[in-house]
Amino acid sequence: MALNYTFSIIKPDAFNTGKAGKIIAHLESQGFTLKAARVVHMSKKQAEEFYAVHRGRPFFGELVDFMSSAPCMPFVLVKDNAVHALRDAIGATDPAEAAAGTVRKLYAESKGKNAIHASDSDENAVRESRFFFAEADTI
Ligand SMILES: Nc1ncnc2c1ncn2[C@@H]1O[C@H](COP(=O)(O)OP(=O)(O)OP(=O)(O)O)[C@@H](O)[C@H]1O
Repeated sequence: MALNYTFSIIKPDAFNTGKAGKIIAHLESQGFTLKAARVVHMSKKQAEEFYAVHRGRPFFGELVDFMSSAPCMPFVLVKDNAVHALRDAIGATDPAEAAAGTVRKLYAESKGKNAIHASDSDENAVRESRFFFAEADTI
């Protein structure tokens, strides 16, 4: 059975322009429930570790610099089939290609500064939640 929670981050571009509340409200209106949340200014080392899967890709340095440039907001959301539901709700990586009504279409600036991260599998949702939260915060 699919995991009933997933992990997300409101990225620095959206957090620092006051969009966190709007994004959370948007997701709550689609049936997601907030389970855990914090505000974190990641070090470069933490961002490299979090995004280790992308090491070696051409945008890795830019991504790590951006994610460690200012505070962001990691959070855990609950919903049936949560990982799939949130990937649908955030839209394509590039906001220019994101469907109408998705978080990235509404709030993202560019492919790099794209407002939100969402885990792409149940396995990664567990790993990424544990990166920022204790197990007890997610059950
Ligand atoms: N060409 C690019 N230029 C700049 N940044 C990029 C580029 N491609 C990807 N990124 C950044 O790296 C992140 C991870 O890339 P990935 O291809 O996994 O996209 P995603 O699965 O839509 O995003 P995320 O993993 O953050 O939810 C993207 O969200 C984006 O911020």
